Amino acid sequence: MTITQPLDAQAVSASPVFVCDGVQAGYGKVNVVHRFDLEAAAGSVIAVLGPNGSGKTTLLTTLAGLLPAQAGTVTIDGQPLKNGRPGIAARRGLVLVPDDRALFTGLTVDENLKAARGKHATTVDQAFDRFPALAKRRKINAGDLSGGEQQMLAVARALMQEPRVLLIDEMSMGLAPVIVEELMPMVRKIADETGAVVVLVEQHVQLALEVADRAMVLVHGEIVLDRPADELAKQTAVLEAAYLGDVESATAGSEEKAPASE
Ligand SMILES: Nc1ncnc2c1ncn2[C@@H]1O[C@H](COP(=O)(O)OP(=O)(O)OP(=O)(O)O)[C@@H](O)[C@H]1O
Repeated sequence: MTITQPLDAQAVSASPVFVCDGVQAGYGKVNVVHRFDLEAAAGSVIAVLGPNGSGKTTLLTTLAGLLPAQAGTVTIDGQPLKNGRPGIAARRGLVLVPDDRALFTGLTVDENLKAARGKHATTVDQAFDRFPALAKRRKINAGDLSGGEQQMLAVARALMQEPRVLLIDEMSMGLAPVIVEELMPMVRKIADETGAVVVLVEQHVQLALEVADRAMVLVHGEIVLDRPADELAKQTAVLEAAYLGDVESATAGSEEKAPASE
């Protein structure tokens, strides 16, 4: 006997959690991101890569509602968000970890986590179960933590809000590569265990590709590459061409494989 899933159950499991449709972003009349489209399923990690100044932070800030979109819609679980309303976006489960981490540096680790909890069910002890290194530092002021610990706290604090969509802007900012290597698998784990969609802006390209499902490369406000991350990880020349703005070579060279040592 063949047991088939009911049609509506299939539709639910297949429907994307996070959809961006024709999003344009910028400042006043200046357009920075010309168009951003995304459909992301629960538990997926999307790496948004690209050279300095290509518009990555502008994009994340806009998706979080902190900067009103110039055009387009952002939808969570089928419901469009109100443009430029970060509080509503946060209540709908969209949480941004900004590149400056925005911690309360004069408050302890404990206090930072409690302040983020709001009415959510997640407890501070659950946060410490996930990040045991922070548990040992719970009475220390956030400002006195190491850079890696601060980043861990920024992510732990975001998770207190039980995100459906977690936007992480340059987790590696100011951190030694060895610390970034330790932190990056945490991103994969969060997506797998919580089912959140994670959109990760990152300069450590290869490390980001190791944990991402899909990678998008933003150059001068345009997505010039959009591929499975494991595929792009093997295409270093394509990636380099895209970063240099040579979109034609990037697209033409998509079959090239990276050296085995990569
Ligand atoms: N507040 C602002 N007002 C006007 N223009 C801005 C503002 N912030 C950023 N820009 C401009 O928007 C463009 C994209 O900047 P953005 O910070 O989004 O790029 P990025 O890809 O995140 O760069 P990086 O990797 O260096 O952080 C740049 O030309 C920048 O000068």
